[in-house]
This record gives sequence, C-alpha cells and structure tokens, in this order.
Amino acid sequence: MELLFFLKNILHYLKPFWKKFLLALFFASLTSTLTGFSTWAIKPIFNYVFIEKHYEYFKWIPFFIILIFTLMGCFSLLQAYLMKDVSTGMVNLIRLDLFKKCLSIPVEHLTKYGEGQTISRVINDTSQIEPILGDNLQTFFKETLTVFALLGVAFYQKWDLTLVALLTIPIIVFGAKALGIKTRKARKLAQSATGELTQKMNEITKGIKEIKISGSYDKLSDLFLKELNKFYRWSLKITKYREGSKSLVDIMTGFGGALVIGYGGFLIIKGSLSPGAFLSILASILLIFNPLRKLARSYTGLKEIQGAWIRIQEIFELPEEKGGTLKAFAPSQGFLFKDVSFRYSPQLPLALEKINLFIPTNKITALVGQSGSGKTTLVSLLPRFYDPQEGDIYLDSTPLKDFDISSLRSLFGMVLQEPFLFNLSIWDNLIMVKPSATKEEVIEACKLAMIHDFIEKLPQGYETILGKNGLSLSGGEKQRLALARVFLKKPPIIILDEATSQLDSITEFAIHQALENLKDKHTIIIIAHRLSTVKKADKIVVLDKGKIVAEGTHDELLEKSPLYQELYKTFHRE
Ligand SMILES: Nc1ncnc2c1ncn2[C@@H]1O[C@H](COP(=O)(O)OP(=O)(O)OP(=O)(O)O)[C@@H](O)[C@H]1O
Repeated sequence: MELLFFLKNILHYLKPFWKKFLLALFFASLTSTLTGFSTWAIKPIFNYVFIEKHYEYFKWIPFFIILIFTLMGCFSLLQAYLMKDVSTGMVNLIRLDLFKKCLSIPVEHLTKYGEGQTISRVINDTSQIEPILGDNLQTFFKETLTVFALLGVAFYQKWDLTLVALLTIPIIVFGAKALGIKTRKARKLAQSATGELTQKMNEITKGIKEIKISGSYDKLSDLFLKELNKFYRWSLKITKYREGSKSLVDIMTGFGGALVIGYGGFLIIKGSLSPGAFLSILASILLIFNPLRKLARSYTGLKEIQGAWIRIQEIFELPEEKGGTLKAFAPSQGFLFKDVSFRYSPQLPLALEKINLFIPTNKITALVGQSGSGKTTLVSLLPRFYDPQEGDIYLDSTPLKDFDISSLRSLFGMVLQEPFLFNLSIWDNLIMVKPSATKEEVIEACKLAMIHDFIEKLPQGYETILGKNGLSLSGGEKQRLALARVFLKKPPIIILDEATSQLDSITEFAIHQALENLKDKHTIIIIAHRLSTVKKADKIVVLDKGKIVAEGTHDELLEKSPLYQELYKTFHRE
C-alpha cells in the first residue's frame, strides 16, 4: 500500500514525458523480443544444421549472431538514452516543485528542519533518487519483458521442466523484499546524515570568523566526523543490502541450472526431450536469472528511492500559507492588535503576551525595549510571517487573515539589521522591488539612502555585481542599499528593524530626515536601540518580556516610564 502510494506520487511526474517513455519501452521490448528470439532459435538451428546435417547453412550462423547482437546493442542504447532523459526531467520537476513549495510554506515550518537539512532535501535527496530512478525505470520495464519473453520460450519448449527450474523464485522474491525494507531505512538515515553535513558546512561558512577566533576547530571537526561516520556506516549497509539481493539471485541461478540439468538430463535419457530443446530451455533459464538479478536490484533501488522520498515528502506535506480573498489596501486608520499572544512553538514561552496596540497610519511609531523583549516578533506578525495563537490583528477594521497574503505583503517595505542582497548587480538588486523604475527614480532613491556617491565611484557603477550574499559590501553599505530599495518602492508601510544600526551618526541623521519627509504618506515603524533615532517618533511603544509596559511620546515616557528612563540613561552613558 505504502509502495503503491509512493509509486503514484513518483509516476505523477512521468506525465509530461509519457511519449519518450513509451518510445523507450518500445525499444526495450524490441531488445527483450530479440533476446527471447535468439534463445528460441537455438533449437531449430541446432537440430536443423547439426542433427539433420544441413551444414551448408552453417556459414550463416555467425552473421545471424552478429546481426542480432548489433540490433540489441542499438535498441538498448536508444532505450537507455530516452529513459535517462525521462528520469532527469522527472527529478528536475520534483526539484522545481520542492523549490516552489519552500517559498509557499510558513516561515516557522521552513526553518523547522534547519537551513542545511532543507537545502539537502531539495538538492541531495533528489540527486540521490535521479540515477536510481533512471536505472530502475528502465530495468523494471526492460527486464520484466525479457523475463516474460524467456519464460514464454521455456514454457513453450517444456513447461514441466521450466516449472522445476522456477522453484527457486519464491526464495528470491522473499529475500529481495526483506533486503528492500532494510535498504529503505538505511537510505533515509544516510540522507539524514548528508543533510546534517550540509547543515554543518552551512553553519561553518556563516560563522567562519567566530570559529577561527574561538579556536573550536577540534570540537567542530569531531562533530563533522561524527556525521561523516554515520553516512559511511549507512552507505556501507546500503551496498551490503543492494549487493546481497544480487548475490541471492546468483546463488539461486546455480540451483535453477542444477535443477534443469538434473531433470532435463533425466528426460533426455528417457527419450522424452530432444537435445536441442534441452539446450534451448537451459539457455532460457540461465538467461532468466540475469534479468531477475537486475529486477531484484531494481526492487532494492526502488526501496532506496522510497527512503530518500520520505524526506522529500515531509516537505511536500508541510501546510501552505493560508490567506483570505480580499485585496489588501493601504490603511486609512492603522493597525490594531487585540489581545495578541504568540509563541514560536508550543514548548517555548510566550514571545508576546496580551498585546493591545494601535499603530496609526501615516505616522512614525517606534518600538523600544531590551534585547529579546519581542520587538522583531511584533513587527513580523504584520506581514503574517507568523500568526498569533491568540487574539487578532486588524488592518483598519479587517482582520489580516481575510487578505490575500501576497497583496498584504506588497504593502510593506522592510529593512533588517542584516539585509539580504542577491548575488546580482546593484541595479538588479534595487529594481527587484519595482521593475518599472526609471534610472532617475533609482538614482533619487539612492541619493536619499546616501549610497549614490559610493555606487558612482565603483568602476562598474550600478552594474557592479555583488559578491555572494553581498559580502563585498560593508554592513552599513548593505543597510543603505536596502534602504534605497524602500525609498524606491515607497510602500505604504515601512518597517525598519535596526535598519540604521551600522551607519555613522551623520548618515543616520540624514536618512531619518528623509524618512520624516515620507511620514505624511507612509506608515513607518522603527525598531532601534539608539534612542536618538526614535526621539522624534509620534508614538513610542516600550516592550518588556513580551508585554507592552508603556506608550507615549519621548517626553511623556521620560516622565512616566521607569524602563524608558533607564533605557534612555543607558543610551546616554554609552
Ligand atoms: N525564530 C525563533 N524561534 C524561537 N524563538 C524565537 C525566534 N525568534 C525570536 N525568538 C525568541 O522570542 C523572544 C523575542 O525575540 P525578538 O527577536 O522578538 O526580540 P527583540 O526585542 O527584537 O530582540 P533584539 O532587540 O535582540 O533583536 C526572545 O526570547 C527570542 O529568543
């Protein structure tokens, strides 16, 4: 049942390639027919040429053999090429679907497995199944046809002798089944170890400076070695089971051959079987075991794919983001949080508790509080990166859940402390948020973000390709580019989460001046530790351990909020 479900899932990806697949099957059937024909022909040729002494035809036998084998070779090549085309195409479709799925599942689920494990599922697990899928599809269809063709010949010659030879088949079937189950488990665990290796490498490349300074080489190498050893052990087991199924068939070939020779010899002596028929059956039976060996291998291969597929399926089964049908609009009043509580997972404490808050439109609202107080979490609920477990958030008077999710997100522009930049030109990174932007608009946005002069000085200017993840830029330059994106898109709602933390005070002041000018038409939410940047905000919200403890203007809070006073004092001391 489980296998059927899996096959149904995999074969769904075969649909676009069915013509090539059928053509491949056609060539496979030609190869199998020729194999059957060549064994069937032994009897008449042997009896006619050697027993009945028509030696004048003897000279044609080598040509006949060369012709048959050349045709078989050509058909086999065509069939293998087409099958490879089909299997690679299928895996590409699976990868594309996985990629799209990753983009459409909620952030919390995507981060559940860790970056490395997720990447590994999309790239490594699929690449694991590709060669086996190609190999298996062709083996399965071609060898099944060959087995039937050879069985047909053998039964036609002498059915009872053929049945005797096939006494070994149940042993092969049960053996292959048991080994297949073990292979599936081993493949799943080997893939999990590969995922852990990718995860570790991912962490190492991200934290390379800290690792070098902390001198934690040995500890990390040990962890890496542990995963390598896991992979090594499971890979060896897979080979053991895979080769085991082939060896089982080899052993059974001996038994099958012995049975045919024993019983067949007895029939010849008794005079009820001609030597030509005996040879033909013996060739068929011995030839059957070769495709049977491949089929047994193909079965364990199928189980191997199933092991890798279980991990892929886990991603496919993750729920997708659900939105409503309403098209979102720029708020005319603002956002309202009503009794909102949120935790990242059931085991973790509340990150936000009973939040009641109004964020007015076309004003600057600032969120302040100590590290871990819930500021980033609070703003992450607005574009619905996460949904609260309790309470509701409203855009004007409509719950956020009623809006179509992508139209809701299109209202926002966000700049984070570590902005994300693509490995593309500066120009492409900028116009990503507004593909129709003119050169003048882009330059104006960059001037507002105080990055235009810097870009102009680069040898390739706006066409400069950024290093992977924008590594060639300093933290402050990345932040200014990300701010330029926001100035270019001019979205109705702008969220700046520590977006100017890496800028010098003069640049930061100039950017906040530019933001002030946007204030009348845009709702701006700022998270900042430097209180100088939020002093002018229309409303400042003070958070502490996931709760709102005070709200007001800078002056009001200085009077009434001890925590704000404390934060302000600390800031001035710094
Ligand atoms: N993805 C996550 N999974 C689990 N817990 C998280 C996650 N992100 C944040 N938290 C936890 O939620 C709480 C609030 O974190 P949040 O990032 O919102 O605080 P913050 O006020 O923005 O902090 P900072 O000023 O340091 O950025 C913290 O206890 C934090 O450990």
